[in-house]
Amino acid sequence: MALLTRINGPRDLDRLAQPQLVELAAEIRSFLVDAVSKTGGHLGPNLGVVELTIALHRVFDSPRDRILFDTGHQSYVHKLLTGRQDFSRLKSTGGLSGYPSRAESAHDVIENSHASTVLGWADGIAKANELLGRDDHVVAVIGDGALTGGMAWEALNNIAAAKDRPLVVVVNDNEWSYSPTIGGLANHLATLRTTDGYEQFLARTREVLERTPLIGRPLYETLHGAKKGLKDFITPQGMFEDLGIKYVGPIDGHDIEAVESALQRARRFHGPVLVHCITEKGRGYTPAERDRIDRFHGISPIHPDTGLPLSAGGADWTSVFGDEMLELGKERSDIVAITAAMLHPVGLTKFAEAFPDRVFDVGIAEQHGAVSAAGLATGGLHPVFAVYATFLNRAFDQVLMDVALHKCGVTFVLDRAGVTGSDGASHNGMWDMSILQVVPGLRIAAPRDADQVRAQLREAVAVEDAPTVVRYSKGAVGPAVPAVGRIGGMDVLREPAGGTEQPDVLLVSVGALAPMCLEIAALLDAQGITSTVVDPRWVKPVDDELPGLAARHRLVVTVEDNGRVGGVGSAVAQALRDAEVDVPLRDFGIPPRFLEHGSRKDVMAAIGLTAPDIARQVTGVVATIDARFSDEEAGAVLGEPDAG
Ligand SMILES: Cc1ncc(C[n+]2csc(CCOP(=O)(O)OP(=O)(O)O)c2C)c(N)n1
Ligand SMILES: CC(=O)[C@@H](O)[C@H](O)COP(=O)(O)O
Ligand SMILES: [Mg+2]
Repeated sequence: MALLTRINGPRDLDRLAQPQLVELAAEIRSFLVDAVSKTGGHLGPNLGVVELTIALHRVFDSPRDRILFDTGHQSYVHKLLTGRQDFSRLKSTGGLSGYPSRAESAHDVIENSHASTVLGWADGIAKANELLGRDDHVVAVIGDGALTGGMAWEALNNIAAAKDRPLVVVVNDNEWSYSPTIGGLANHLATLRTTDGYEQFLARTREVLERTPLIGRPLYETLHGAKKGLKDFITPQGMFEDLGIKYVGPIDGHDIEAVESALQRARRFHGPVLVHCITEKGRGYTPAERDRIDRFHGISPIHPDTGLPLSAGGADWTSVFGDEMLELGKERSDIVAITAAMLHPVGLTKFAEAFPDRVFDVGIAEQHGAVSAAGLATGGLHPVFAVYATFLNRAFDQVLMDVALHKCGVTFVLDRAGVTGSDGASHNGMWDMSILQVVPGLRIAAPRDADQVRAQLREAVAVEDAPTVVRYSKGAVGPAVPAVGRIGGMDVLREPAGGTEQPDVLLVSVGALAPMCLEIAALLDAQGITSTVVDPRWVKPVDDELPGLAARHRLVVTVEDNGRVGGVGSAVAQALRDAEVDVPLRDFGIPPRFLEHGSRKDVMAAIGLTAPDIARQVTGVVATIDARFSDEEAGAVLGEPDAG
């Protein structure tokens, strides 16, 4: 790592000659494989942007010039070149974030890991530069996958409108999202790729001619005229040029000199320009290059020599869903699946293999996915849209105004619900059970174990006149939690010790936190506090029997892996008020703040969503109720205070 360790900031790159830059790229690749194989992370995407990122930081002067990354999962090389080379605790508590982080560096701008936003950011910053008279550059790096997101095109529409506002868009085209990138755009990019090498030839020629005295310039002008004609002739009339955005490319994104040359041209261009770089996801690491699933998009720790995972993944929530979807697909030909560029991560692999015509990958386009689902339902099918909980946020209006308003039988399966942790604030699935509370007619299921995933998925797809939601956590599925009784639609998971007539606490356990809630009940028992534990299964609407059950307890406690604000706890409190049940309620959930990255366990502990923390707080509340109760009792003995 002779060269990499000498890079403490981007300007240290200026003193390296091209051969040294190639050597540096090799050092960075071996650093990434060595480091990320230990910690896990986005190895494939970052191996694909090594030369591109080096060139970006040589041509532009970050942080004065803003270099922005879409989604941000491909910013490891950027971090290495901007003074952050300790990857030992990448994505872990106290270690480097797996995405840009303003707290880490002035070179970082966008922390949001939701795709397709970078061009909007660039549009805004470029407008600010123009209005404030700054001649700083704005460079937005966007992947071919992120370019399938509608927001990217909303931004391009605005960017193209300002012919004289400098803005550089770099398309990192590796033909892959999580899966191969889909759609008309992918086809267009592929068409543009066919002029591979043409642009580089011209760029090199121009560089030589511009340095050639006397005949160079006129010859360049002639060639330039020919180039335009030649390019229009051999390349399709690119839609970017039609939009009014100058197109430069396709460029070999692994040829530092070629990328630098293209970026220098873009830097000098006084208006919006798009540099189309062809890269290879997983470049330089054979196991990633050979991976036909997702080119090592996001990996758990692996053996660096073989690329094989260090730990064999057990049964996880995703595979339970995927297996049941396959069975449902066999039983019902009307069931179809939708994914937003994440076929494998959301567990639809088997369904897609069995029913290739009944799976629709819409690209990173959750909003379109939801509206298309309304269309599919209206057309007589039952779509199951499998998506990470956090990514459904951006399709809220479509769920509300297209799916729910029209009473469409669409099932949304939300994977990675609750605290996910290591992917930082924007990846936690902590908003779905709050924002979806306000959708009329929509029903939400929060299965507590594998059996309930299967059962509740079946219940959900049986609903044909309203949207249904099934949401579950990331990773290994918890232990089976059997019911010991049933009240209304709610499963009783634990009766109060001693069969007390009026137990102290009604503990409402939501989804995957059932094992934690049973632990809380045991801890309360040790304090002499009796409790009933129920799993409502369907948390929206609140079960009709819940207020009556609450009335038979002294305190209601709800525990959910969702934001506290507007979550299940709030809904239960409202149901008690509506039923005029005057029993105190304490709701436990994720606090309304953006959570620092770290393991799920660390983050849950940091926000107090653990059995000991909750048991301790509940014990305190019960003690307060007891104290108030004994005061009232005392009041009864001492008689009412004199009216006067
Ligand atoms: C709104 C949204 N949906 C889904 C994802 C999940 N996701 C993370 S990276 C990725 C693929 C991005 O592909 P591309 O932009 O081509 O970048 P590459 O990984 O190829 O460098 C997806 C779908 C996301 N981050 N944001
Ligand atoms: C960047 C992105 O959105 C995902 O790649 C993220 O890493 C979460 O994915 P997993 O939860 O599947 O690891
Ligand atoms: Mg890509």
